[in-house]
Amino acid sequence: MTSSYYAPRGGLPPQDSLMTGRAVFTEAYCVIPRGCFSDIVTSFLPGWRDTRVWIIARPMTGFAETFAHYVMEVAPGGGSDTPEPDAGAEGVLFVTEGAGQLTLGAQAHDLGPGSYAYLAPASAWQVQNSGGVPLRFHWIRKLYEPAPGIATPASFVTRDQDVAPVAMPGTQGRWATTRFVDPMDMAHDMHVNIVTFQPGGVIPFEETHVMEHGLYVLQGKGVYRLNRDWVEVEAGDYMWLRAFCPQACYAAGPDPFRYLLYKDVNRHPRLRGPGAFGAGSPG
Ligand SMILES: NC(=O)N[C@H](N)C(=O)O
Repeated sequence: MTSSYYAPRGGLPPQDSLMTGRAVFTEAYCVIPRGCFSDIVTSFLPGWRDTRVWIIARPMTGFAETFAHYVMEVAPGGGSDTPEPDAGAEGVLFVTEGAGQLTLGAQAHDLGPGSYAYLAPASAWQVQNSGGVPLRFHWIRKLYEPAPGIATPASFVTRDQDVAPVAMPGTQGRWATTRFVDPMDMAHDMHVNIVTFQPGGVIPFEETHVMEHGLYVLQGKGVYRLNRDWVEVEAGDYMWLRAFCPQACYAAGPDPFRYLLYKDVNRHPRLRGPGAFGAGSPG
């Protein structure tokens, strides 16, 4: 498979340009177009050397949001020996550009475009840029929710290129999902998949469900239904969808329309009120 993963490059918008028009923040969703990935909205992180980050999703309102999504840019020689500050957090890394090395326990893994790592809570991992150009990757973090009688999942490393997408029935392969974990594996409480639409592919109904989403467009173009609106999106754009935000889309060719999709799965919703998690505390 040819690698085509759009990665933001930063820079500053020219002073004579009006970078307006496509960024949207509503009660149900947010769109961060690729033009918003400028130098002036980056952060640095404790424990990371020569690294900057665009944080494009984060929990905001108590129980309501479950995850954070970072776009990481690690300069040559940069990286981290202490990347994850929270022992309860699990993570997924997805590499879009450059070369790196991930050390997971005692094992080293080479990283390149398409590399995917699931990092279990409390796992010992480090990552370094081992090449001469920036290493760019997505880092999705979530507090793992243990479930009684179910073991915590193990960390693993794979590649987009090595996992066969599964076609949605009845779509002639125009809508397929690359699943990096077995959907029936109850140990996992989040899925980070890649959804691929060939030209002509559609989600033909408004999916409206309890799962939250973060969608980063890796390749191509599409038109997305988000709540009451139709929004044009292309490679490098990000969409954040709250639980129950209605969603549908069609691919707008000529290339495949592909996105990295976060979704929380396989757990009870947290209940509020007396007796729930210590009299309604966020827990
Ligand atoms: N917007 C989406 O791609 N949603 C997926 N069908 C999903 O919820 O898995």
